[in-house]
Amino acid sequence: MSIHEDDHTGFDRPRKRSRPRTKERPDYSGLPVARVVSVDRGRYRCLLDGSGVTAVRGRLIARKGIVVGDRVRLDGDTSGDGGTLARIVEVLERTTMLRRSADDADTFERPIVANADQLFIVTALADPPPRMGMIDRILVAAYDAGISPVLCLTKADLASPDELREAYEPLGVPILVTEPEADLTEVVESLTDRVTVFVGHSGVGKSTLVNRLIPDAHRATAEVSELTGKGRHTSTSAVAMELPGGGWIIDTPGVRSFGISHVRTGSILGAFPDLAEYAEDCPRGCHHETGAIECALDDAVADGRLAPERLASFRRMERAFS
Ligand SMILES: Nc1nc2c(ncn2[C@@H]2O[C@H](COP(=O)(O)OP(=O)(O)OP(=O)(O)O)[C@@H](O)[C@H]2O)c(=O)[nH]1
Ligand SMILES: [Zn+2]
Repeated sequence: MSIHEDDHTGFDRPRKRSRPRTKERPDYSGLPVARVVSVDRGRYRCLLDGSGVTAVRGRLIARKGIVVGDRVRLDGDTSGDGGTLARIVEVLERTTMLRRSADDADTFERPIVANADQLFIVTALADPPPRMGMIDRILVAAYDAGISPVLCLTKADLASPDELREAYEPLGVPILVTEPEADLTEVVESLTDRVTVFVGHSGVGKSTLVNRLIPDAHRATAEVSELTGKGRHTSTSAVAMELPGGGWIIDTPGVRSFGISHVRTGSILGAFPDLAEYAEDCPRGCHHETGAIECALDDAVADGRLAPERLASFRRMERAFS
């Protein structure tokens, strides 16, 4: 008899659970939106939209992990006054997520920046010398994430950009060249009203450039270190800074390598719309590598529809991670 009753309750339970839960979920849509500008050990520094200056520290109560660039809704005290802490209750849907692994042996992917729409690959023309392998890998990460890459070449006073221009023009990557006295109009134009993540090897002159673009960037990063109590060690994670003329720079710490073990074959073809169109005629499962049997990309080059340098560049990208 009791067994029968148990059965009955067993039947009842799923029905109770399947009741719509939407009513239980609070409605956060009226809460203010902020951008996460720095992250340190569970504390998030956020800038409220429209306020321009209000800095808020938030404690995460949403379940998802949060990275710099995330757009979040804040509840509680958003005054930013000393000692106050708002609560991050929701992470808004991301438009992009840039990831890297420490190296290719490390299959753990680390999300580094959310919602960037442009990636500056900051590369010195000398001191340290440019490494095309590294540029290629950062490009692949950008293509995979759906973020438009720009090659930003620094220290043009030390060496010529010609060789790199030749290597990257076929990819259609915009190239900007700077040196200490260079006019930055073109750089500023490219950054205005966009969210641009800066990635580069350490020592390439990333901070020098950021400080020229945002005269009080030093102060911004100093404030961050003050909050995190880490003294001058500000370069341990990404920091987002608003540009005076509109837009954001998200500066990331200098890296020695850029792992892309998370990128899968075929994932970057979408960034090459011209090739993607021809590739529709490829045999099923074609990876379009050099020597691939009946690859339609080779046909497109053979009958002059596609420039050979363009295909060679695409294949170099594919080889960077496969
Ligand atoms: N000749 C020359 N030197 C530069 C230029 N830009 C920066 N430097 C120098 O290069 C060195 C490194 O510059 P930083 O701006 O600190 O480089 P970084 O990329 O921020 O380096 P990390 O902090 O390690 O990420 C400094 O001594 C700068 O003065 C340039 O255009 N030409
Ligand atoms: Zn193919």
